[in-house]
Amino acid sequence: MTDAPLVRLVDDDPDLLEAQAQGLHLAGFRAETFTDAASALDGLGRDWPGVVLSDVRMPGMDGFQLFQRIHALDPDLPVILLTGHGDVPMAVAALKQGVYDFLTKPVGGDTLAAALTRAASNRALVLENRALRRQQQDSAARETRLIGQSPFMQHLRETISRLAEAGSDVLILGPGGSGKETVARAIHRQSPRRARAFVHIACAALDEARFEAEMLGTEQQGRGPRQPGRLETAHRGTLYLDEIEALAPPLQARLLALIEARQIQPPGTAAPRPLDLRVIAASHADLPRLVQAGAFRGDLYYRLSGATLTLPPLAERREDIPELFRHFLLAASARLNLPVAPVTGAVKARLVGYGWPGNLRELQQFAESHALGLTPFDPPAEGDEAPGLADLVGEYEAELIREALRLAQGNATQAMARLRLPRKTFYDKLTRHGIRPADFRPG
Ligand SMILES: Nc1ncnc2c1ncn2[C@@H]1O[C@H](COP(=O)(O)OP(=O)(O)OP(=O)(O)O)[C@@H](O)[C@H]1O
Repeated sequence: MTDAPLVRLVDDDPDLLEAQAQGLHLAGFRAETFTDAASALDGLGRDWPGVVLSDVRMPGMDGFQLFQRIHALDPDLPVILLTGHGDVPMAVAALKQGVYDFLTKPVGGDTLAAALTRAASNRALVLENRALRRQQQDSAARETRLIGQSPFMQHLRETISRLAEAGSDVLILGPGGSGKETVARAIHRQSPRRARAFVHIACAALDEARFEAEMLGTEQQGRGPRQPGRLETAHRGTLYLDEIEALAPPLQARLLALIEARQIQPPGTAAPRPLDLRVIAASHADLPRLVQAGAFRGDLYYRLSGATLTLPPLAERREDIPELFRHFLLAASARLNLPVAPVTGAVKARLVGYGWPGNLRELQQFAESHALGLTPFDPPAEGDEAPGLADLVGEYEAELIREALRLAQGNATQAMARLRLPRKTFYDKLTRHGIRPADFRPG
């Protein structure tokens, strides 16, 4: 941080306050002064970049109550309390509750400056970490970006938002490569569980011998830490059960029992632990038919199918193909550090004329082959308007803007902040791409 550290000073004695502020200015701090605790709360919050130094004894709200209010706003915001009475029991109680430091008046300028410098660098570090975490969350949100403007995709996005909030278990049906896991991740990322794990279980790979160890974990013989199971890792997060139809019937019963118990006792532990899971199961099979045929447990199916989403094959939403192809092509080119290959007539013909039985995954592989120059080549025809890099970059830009607006639910100010664009540039781009924030507002 290049700015001088910011300190908010609170004391009911205006003369003392002034003297303190001057001393701190000289020591290289920026100081804001307040003569009562209630107004010192003004503007404080999770992103406030400074440190609070407050007298304890003040009429009305005292310094300790001020600390408690600030602690509720942001437990990581450093509050240093000053007392004239050397009140040790109170200092101990305050430190236990999270007061950053406690100084006894009269406090020497050097001691004060040292305490404030420590607190200010702690604050800077906390804010930096939070910003980093936010960036990571943003990029994780981008990874699960759902491309496509077909009526199906628009409806799916709304459904995902609703389900994410609702917290119910979800069953996602759809052919291989149709986006089931991507949808499950999007639900997780939008849900209150987003900070916890998304645990993928490939049910087809689970056999009876490995089930317990995989789900509940194993006890290391003698040395080393216990290996936690997948259920434990998923606690308070989301458990994604891929290809649920492939789970052997005895394991279906075990899984149901484990999920329903809402607690687990891993081997080598003394007591059961609570288990709080959201289960999202996926299948490319006709599960109701399997239930009828006795090949899949009805009770597990009913437990999982409270909210069922069915994803169509890509061939049933062809209007998304060009946008998806461009998205995959740009992503592959960027990853492989290659220039974006022009989209030839042969490629366009393939996009339009082919059935895509492998759905989005097959389209993605095709885009990657194209990025590598491995798709059938035909010489560009006269007047063939193969899009150049500028066109593709423009489209990618429009896509990012739409995504930012979607995440901000149509709030233009938030979207431009997310994209870190000045207002005028942002609006110029909206006009250029024909994007209207109103289209992204819910309801
Ligand atoms: N709407 C979408 N927008 C962009 N990419 C998508 C979208 N849906 C899926 N994808 C991408 O398509 C590929 C296949 O999707 P995904 O793995 O989610 O399908 P799946 O139905 O779970 O596949 P499987 O049945 O084989 O497990 C992934 O690389 C994913 O990132």
